[in-house]
Amino acid sequence: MTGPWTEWDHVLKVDPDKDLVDGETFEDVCRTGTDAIEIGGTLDITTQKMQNVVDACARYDVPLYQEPSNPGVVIESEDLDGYLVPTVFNADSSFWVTGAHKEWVRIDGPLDWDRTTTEAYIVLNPEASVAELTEADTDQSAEDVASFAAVAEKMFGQEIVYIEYSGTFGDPEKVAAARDALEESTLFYGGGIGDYDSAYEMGKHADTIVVGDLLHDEGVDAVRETVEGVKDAHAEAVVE
Ligand SMILES: CC(C)=CCC/C(C)=C/CC/C(C)=C/CC/C(C)=C/COP(=O)(O)OP(=O)(O)O
Ligand SMILES: O=P(O)(O)OC[C@@H](O)CO
Ligand SMILES: [Mg+2]
Repeated sequence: MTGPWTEWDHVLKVDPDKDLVDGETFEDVCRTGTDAIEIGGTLDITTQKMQNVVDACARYDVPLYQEPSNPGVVIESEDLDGYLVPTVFNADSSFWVTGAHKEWVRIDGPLDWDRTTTEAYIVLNPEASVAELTEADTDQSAEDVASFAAVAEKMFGQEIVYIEYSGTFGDPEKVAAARDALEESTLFYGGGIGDYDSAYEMGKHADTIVVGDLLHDEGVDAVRETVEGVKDAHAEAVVE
């Protein structure tokens, strides 16, 4: 389990369907100090919108990953470092666990396997588009979340386990429970991170925090604060 994400403290998720704050550019976005940019969203994504973001970020040296929400939006580009493909462990239908993936391989396979990695999502905010789309069972205790995390790592060999609260700040106890259940996988946390303190708080439990809407709502200075928050949390954890 040696993907570059093992070194990431912070990922910035750019939604190709949403605008940047007035006056900000993708150069600014690439210079926030984030460790990687993931390009993806649940709703209204097209290949053209994806391509626009990849083109705008390609010349800067931050790693770029596509996070496709369905096989139809995948773009092939040398400018991408790879593909981080969700699989939703608590989805209602197996379509969101393996079915969409099977269709992708059937239509476009064989894939660029060396650059393709799955993210084992545990979706916990019932209000999020991703929860509605996948009809995720978000009623999960800390013990349930820990057990899903263990299944993802130990039974399914997932390199990335992703606690997803998209749109709202989650329960740190559940993130900590997932952390305790994992030995090798990288734990991503995403949802409602909006400032230094929230990044610091989840940074105490997660290996990597993912920041999304803040970029589109508040802009790059606010994102930079979240980079500082998680890096400080991780620096202190090493000392302890
Ligand atoms: C097989 C392929 C290529 C794709 C399928 C991938 C799967 C299982 C997708 C289902 C989950 C999903 C739609 C993930 C997309 C990433 C994500 C969670 C984005 C954030 O979504 P929201 O914040 O809920 O949506 P909006 O911000 O667009 O409202
Ligand atoms: O947009 P936010 O709430 O920051 O969530 C980030 C990410 O986990 C969404 O997939
Ligand atoms: Mg969102």
